Amino acid sequence: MHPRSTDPQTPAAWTRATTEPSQLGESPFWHPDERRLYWVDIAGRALLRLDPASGPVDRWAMPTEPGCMAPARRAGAPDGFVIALRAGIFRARTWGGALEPIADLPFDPATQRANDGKCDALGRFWVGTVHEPTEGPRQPVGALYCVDARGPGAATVRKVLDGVATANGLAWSPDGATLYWSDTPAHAVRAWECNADREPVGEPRVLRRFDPKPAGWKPGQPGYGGRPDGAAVDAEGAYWCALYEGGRVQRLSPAGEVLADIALPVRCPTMPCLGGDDGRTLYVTSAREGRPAHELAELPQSGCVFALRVDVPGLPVAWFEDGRAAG
Ligand SMILES: O=C1O[C@H](CS(=O)(=O)O)[C@@H](O)[C@H](O)[C@H]1O
Repeated sequence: MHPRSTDPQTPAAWTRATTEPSQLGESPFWHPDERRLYWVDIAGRALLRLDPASGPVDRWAMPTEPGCMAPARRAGAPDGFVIALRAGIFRARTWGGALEPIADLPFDPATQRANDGKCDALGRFWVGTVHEPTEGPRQPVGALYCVDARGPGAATVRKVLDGVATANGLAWSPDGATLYWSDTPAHAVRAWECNADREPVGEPRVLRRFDPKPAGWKPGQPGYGGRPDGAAVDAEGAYWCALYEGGRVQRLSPAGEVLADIALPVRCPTMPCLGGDDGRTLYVTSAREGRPAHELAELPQSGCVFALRVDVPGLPVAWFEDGRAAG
């Protein structure tokens, strides 16, 4: 299946990669050495992994909500994972092993948590946050933090961007010259030019703005295309974007044109990644948490992970480089 269609009604040949749904699946990545798909269940407070060749899903319960995770290396050798939990960054040397706190995130975990994030090609872990107010709508108090442990000393945390309610859609162009980042409720993905250190500089451009909900719209009614959630960039520099509550993913050119618009059998896809041995399997996580009962009855696979063969491979997963002196 090599989808190029921009017809959102095009039924794609998705296969369901998992039968057990997550409450809020996010942060998928393909581990090239283990040949496994990893992802998190934020609301389900767990990390999950799947060997597509054999089938069973392994689940590792977390003490608080995991927003995102990435594979880690030490001295160039695979060394477990880096994990952003509600308000802190942890290292795990093995699946199911001890969680070593390596840095706090500087906000009140009672009203904010780690959300979408991934590593850059230089080995740093970038983590965006989401506002979770005790009442009222989310406010633009979220930010994007860069966690750096490449040196021998303690890991450092630096706020790089801010002003979002739901940080999402983090990805870089293949050459690292562009950083993409979205604020889901703002219905827009923005793009920053980066310096040689892959740091965003100056004011962003809008990669794509998505239509907001029509006045009076209710879930399940036609007329709403969704809002930008997680994302991945492929080897041609195209930006795959999950459209939460839009029931689809779009493949956007670096100029923001729609190259593909592919419907899924769920309303709330959350994040794509490209994996498989040839990098040409598009995996998409999804959500069921907080969805209306009629939607879950109509779309019972909500929360599952889906797979689709595509013709442009993804970029290799970026690793967290841990240069700290061994504890
Ligand atoms: O990434 C996320 O996005 C979803 C979508 S939305 O912000 O509600 O529109 C959000 O529910 C979820 O909590 C967050 O992790």
